[in-house]
Amino acid sequence: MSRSSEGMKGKSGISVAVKGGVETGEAKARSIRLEEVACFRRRMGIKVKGEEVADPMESFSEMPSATTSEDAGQTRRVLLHNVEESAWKEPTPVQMQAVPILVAGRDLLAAAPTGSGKTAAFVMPMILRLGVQRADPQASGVRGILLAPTRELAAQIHRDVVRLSRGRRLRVCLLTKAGATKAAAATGMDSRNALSGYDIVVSTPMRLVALVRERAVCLASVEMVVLDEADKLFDAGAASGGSDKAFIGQVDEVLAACSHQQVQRALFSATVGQQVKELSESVLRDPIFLTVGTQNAGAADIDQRLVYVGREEGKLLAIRQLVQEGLRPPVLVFLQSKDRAKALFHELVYDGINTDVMHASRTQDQRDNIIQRFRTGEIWVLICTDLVARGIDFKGVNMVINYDFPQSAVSYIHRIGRTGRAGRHGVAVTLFTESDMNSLRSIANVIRLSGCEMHALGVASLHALGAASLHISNAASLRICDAASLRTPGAALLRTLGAASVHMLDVASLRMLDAA
Ligand SMILES: Nc1ncnc2c1ncn2[C@@H]1O[C@H](COP(=O)(O)OP(=O)(O)OP(=O)(O)O)[C@@H](O)[C@H]1O
Repeated sequence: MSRSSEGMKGKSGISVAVKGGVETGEAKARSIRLEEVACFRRRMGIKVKGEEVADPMESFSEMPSATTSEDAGQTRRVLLHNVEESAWKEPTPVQMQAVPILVAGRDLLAAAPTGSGKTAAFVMPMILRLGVQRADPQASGVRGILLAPTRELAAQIHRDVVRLSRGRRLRVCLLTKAGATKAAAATGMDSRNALSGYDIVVSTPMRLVALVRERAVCLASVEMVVLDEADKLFDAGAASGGSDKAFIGQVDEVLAACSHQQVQRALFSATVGQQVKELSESVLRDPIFLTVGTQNAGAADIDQRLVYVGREEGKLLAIRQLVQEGLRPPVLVFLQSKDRAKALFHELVYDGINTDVMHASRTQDQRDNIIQRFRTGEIWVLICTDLVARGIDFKGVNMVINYDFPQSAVSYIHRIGRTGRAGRHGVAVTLFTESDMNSLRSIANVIRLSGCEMHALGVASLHALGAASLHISNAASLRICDAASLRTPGAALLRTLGAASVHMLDVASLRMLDAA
């Protein structure tokens, strides 16, 4: 039995805890505080697992300092000023909980939906912790490392670090091929200390591991390492272009090179599977596990739609119909390979659509240029491969179209996560053909987990999204207006989706679906 159950009446008549016969009002206050914190976490969809987890901050004004020193206080004030400049009114749930945990120096595995502000959730504590003088003022070398799977994402994180640390003397480096050479030149150091002029380095694993292997950098002074898109970085199959090893091998080498006894590690992603959880046990020390919202679901602000297009030819038809109905740019269209992306690009250019195509074979300059033009609204429809499926924050993407069916639920979550970010509403349309039927169930599960109504639409019903459609819900009923029209593949489709209920609002659209 717990001590508090041995309570007695306090002066006010309220039961209070006793310890060795002495009334402990603090214990009561503590248990009230714990209950308030638990209640707040429930409200925000925050779940934590681990010992002695710091309380969440309910507002930016509760942001903790790394230490009580004047220096740390000044860093906090500068950061709060920069947050204010960003016009962020309150922290997002992942920021509320991750920031105090990381500022307290704890290792962390955090899973939170796409577009929920994870970048600032690790950038802010890194600034708070490293934006103060070193314990040993004589010491030098890199103090913080941020790893991301693509150069585009690393560049985006770098921009956020620079923006949020403005006004504090933190030297931040984006490690590019040219950047590595420049870093060495700028510091005037010999090649063994190419990055020692920097406090924080943002990089892909490949770029950094190349310097580690050449013994061009020493990472022994690193105090904090963050892996963004950690599941991708831990993926034994995924390698970055042209490298000889999967990400996981490169990450392993970087982590081994960060040999500081007290190095703090944090892993973030929108999709955290069992494999990452297991690996994190060996990488993190006494970690805290943080989850926001429903694990491995799509972000709540995305309206997710499945569109059955019959065969391959139906895809172009469907996208042209969407265009005719009036697409609201910016729109991202995902395809499985660069050849397919190029082919669609030529079709859409022919249709007079303001579009461009992004894939790994484009030069770095072209990639930068396309991203810039898409960000500024010059390109309305960006056709792309999974290269930009993860992490990239294009503001205000109204629609994501999965022209090719994603190869996994994880890929689906990240692709559609390019819309519906930071509380904005977005639409994700996924086209599928008969040959995608086998993979359909896993995506349907994500849609269900996301709490979305599931609409499976035939081509004809695109005219009136939602109205002339099949509406599938979890109810254990089957209502069919015209049983004769439920022929295969319509029936097979419903079975594949695991639909327990069918409301046929427009029989004609179902016929179309069967015929497509
Ligand atoms: N507290 C906040 N209030 C409002 N907007 C915010 C806040 N924090 C971050 N944002 C904005 O939210 C958007 C999404 O943030 P971010 O890119 O960090 O998402 P993410 O969780 O890393 O997504 P993904 O999983 O796709 O990488 C960005 O435009 C960012 O500027």
